[in-house]
Amino acid sequence: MTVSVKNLQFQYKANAKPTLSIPEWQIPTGASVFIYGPSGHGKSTLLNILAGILPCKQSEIEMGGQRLDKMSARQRDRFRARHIGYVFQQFNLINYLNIIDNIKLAADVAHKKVSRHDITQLLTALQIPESVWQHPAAQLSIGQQQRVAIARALIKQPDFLLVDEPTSSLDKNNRDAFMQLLMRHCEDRDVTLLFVSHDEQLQRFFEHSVSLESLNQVN
Ligand SMILES: Nc1ncnc2c1ncn2[C@@H]1O[C@H](COP(=O)(O)OP(=O)(O)OP(=O)(O)O)[C@@H](O)[C@H]1O
Repeated sequence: MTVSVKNLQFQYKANAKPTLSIPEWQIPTGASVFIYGPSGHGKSTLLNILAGILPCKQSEIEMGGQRLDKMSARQRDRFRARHIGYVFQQFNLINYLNIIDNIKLAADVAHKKVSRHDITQLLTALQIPESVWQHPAAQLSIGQQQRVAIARALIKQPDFLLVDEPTSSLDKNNRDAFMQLLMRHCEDRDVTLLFVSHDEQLQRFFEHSVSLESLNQVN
């Protein structure tokens, strides 16, 4: 899915200083893009806009030929459910549901029919040990929860995957293995990937990388 943005302007409150101002920016279909920048500079805000969670009516945001800025909140929710995978910084797993049910729920919400085999195949590919599949999400290690959050976003076969800094709590070896896994999965399925982090070292995994400060005209 190609994503293109024109005159993106966003502020949390009227008359407040804008958080984001991006004149023009495009992500080609299947590209992997890394955006880095310090804490508080608007990375999560940008992802929330592109996911259609935060409305951004004064901008032109086109995704796969459809204008996100012209959609109602309900249309954006439906569009997100069908086309966008979002891995949140805090994972947003349902703590009391087990891993398989967490993933199944994500597929149900997106109206994607998936079998137990589809789920276990993905869990295996993401190296989530079978011994924890029936455990409630809250009982997993942070690294395992990160993988489950990715599995939950991928199960609905999104066209566009947004990932908010999920590797910050992994050690270097685990982080590198996780990144390779994620990149391979996206490449194999032609998923457009936008990944944000404050950790510039992750740049090397991506085809394109850009600092938010150079993209965003608000300083
Ligand atoms: N709901 C909100 N209402 C008002 N201001 C907000 C809200 N959410 C974020 N902000 C402000 O917008 C700015 C950008 O925040 P954002 O969370 O997008 O930054 P970030 O780059 O993702 O930071 P981090 O790396 O710490 O997650 C910050 O100044 C923040 O305080």
